Formats: sequence, C-alpha cells, structure tokens
Amino acid sequence: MFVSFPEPVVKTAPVRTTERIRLGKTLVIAIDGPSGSGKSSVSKEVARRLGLAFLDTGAMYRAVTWHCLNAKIDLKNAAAVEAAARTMRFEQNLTPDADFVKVNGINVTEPIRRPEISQNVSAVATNLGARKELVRRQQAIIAECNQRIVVEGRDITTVVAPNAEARLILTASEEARLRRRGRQLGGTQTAAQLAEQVLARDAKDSTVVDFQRAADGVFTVDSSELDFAQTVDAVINVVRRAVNEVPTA
Ligand SMILES: Nc1ncnc2c1ncn2[C@@H]1O[C@H](COP(=O)(O)OP(=O)(O)O)[C@@H](O)[C@H]1O
Ligand SMILES: Nc1ccn([C@H]2C[C@H](O)[C@@H](COP(=O)(O)OP(=O)(O)O)O2)c(=O)n1
Repeated sequence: MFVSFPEPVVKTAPVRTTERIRLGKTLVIAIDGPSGSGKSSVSKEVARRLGLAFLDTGAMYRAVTWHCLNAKIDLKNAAAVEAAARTMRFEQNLTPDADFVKVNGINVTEPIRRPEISQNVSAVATNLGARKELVRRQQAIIAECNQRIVVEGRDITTVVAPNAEARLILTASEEARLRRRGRQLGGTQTAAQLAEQVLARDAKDSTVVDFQRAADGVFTVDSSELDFAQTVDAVINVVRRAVNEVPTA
C-alpha cells in the first residue's frame, strides 16, 4: 500500500510533492535518545506526516513520579514505587495532535513537565519493577494501535519494540540539547539547573538503559546541525531506508 504524505505542518522543509512511502500493514517506528535531542517534538511530526499514532513513554515515567510525589510515596521505597506504577490509572493521548496525561482522572499534562518532576524522575526510571510494568503497558498500547505507531523514549529500540520496522537513535550535542531545553523552559532555568535536569539525569538513567549508542540494526540521526524541519526529514528518510522504500519518481 502506498500512502501520500499529507502536507507537512512545518513548511521549511523542501516540498516534495511526490514523496511517498511504502507502508505495510504494520509500521512501528521506535525512537530513543538523550534528553533534549528532540524525540517528542520530532516523533510527533513524523507521526503526523505518516498518519500514525504516537506514544510518549517518558510521559508515563513522569506521571508515576508526579503520582508518588502527590501521594507522598517515598521515591526511595522501590516496592512502593513499583506498586504505584502497577495500580495507578493512566490515560494519555495516542495521537500527535492532542497532548494530555491523566493520573487517576487528574489532568497532569502541565505539572509533569515541571523541573521538580525532571529532578526526581530518574528514581522511577531506575526502578526495575516500575520499568517492567511500564514496558508491559507500552507494549499493550502498541498492540491496541494495531502496530501503526511512533514510540519514543529510552528503551524502545531495545526492549519495548526491538522488532519495530524502523529503529533509530535521535541525538544532538550536549550544547544543542542544553540550549533547546533552556529555550523550551522560557529561560527560567540557570545553566546549573539545566545541566542537572538534562546531563545529570541522562547519566543516572544510563545506568539502567543504553540510549546513547545504537544497537545492531538501529540508525542514528544527529540533529546538532539540523533545524527542526531538517531533523524530521532526516528521520523520515531513515524510515524509508529501514522499510526498503524504493525511491519514487
Ligand atoms: N532540530 C532541532 N532544532 C532546534 N530545536 C529543536 C530541534 N528538535 C527539537 N527542537 C526543540 O528542542 C526542544 C526539546 O525537544 P523535545 O522534543 O522536548 O526533546 P526530548 O523529547 O528529546 O527531550 C523543543 O522545544 C523542540 O521544539
Ligand atoms: N522509555 C523510557 C522513557 C523515559 N524514561 C525516563 C528517562 C527520563 O529521565 C524520564 C523522562 O523522559 P522524557 O522523555 O520525558 O525526558 P526528556 O523530555 O527527554 O527530558 O523518563 C525511561 O527511562 N524510559
């Protein structure tokens, strides 16, 4: 089946009216990478352009963290955090155009992005019991979406969807990632706070999952020197290569 790309939302990319991609029944695109590399924003745009569902797995780790802080569950108590991940009711957007996260019916879309959550989320990310439960939930979501979905996080290419049709690491230099995150947070954070939320967090998260190096068969896109539209194009080109797309006239 061939599907034409709809008009890209971001229009700085070269317009390729003949752009087409060969899509099978299933198309899981797995994207991992460090903080601030552009995973969420780029994955959403790729999902829009290919007409796929979208799953932000980091939002799930953030939601568990929010829930624990809100319910005064000690993040150092591994069993309690795992139990929270198992029992909490969780709703999340699965399309790229809506953005919402609810925990036990409470809208936490905005609070889970706050620096307080970024500073504490590694306690959940390094809890192996909580990870197991979240991976289980993520795999169920992929199945519910009939395996037509872009999934982004840290262990998607290796653990959650190792058989995805297209797997890639999206990376960028530390300098680019700090600059982007600083701008995204409206210049409210000092250099030291940004380094803590981006670099120190990546260092902690790396102790349980390797999202810096591409596993066998995983492509790498480095967006340090690319703008947003160019990065989206680069990812889509990788998807085309991964699904053995034959170039169209
Ligand atoms: N290639 C790029 N060039 C410039 N800014 C980018 C690029 N990719 C993403 N961004 C911006 O950087 C910020 C961080 O991106 P985000 O998608 O939240 O990263 P991640 O999910 O990897 O932490 C966002 O404001 C996003 O719009
Ligand atoms: N699949 C995933 C997704 C996120 N995580 C962890 C690692 C991160 O510190 C937190 C938050 O992830 P998120 O993607 O929202 O973080 P960034 O926006 O990239 O800074 O969750 C993970 O361990 N595994």
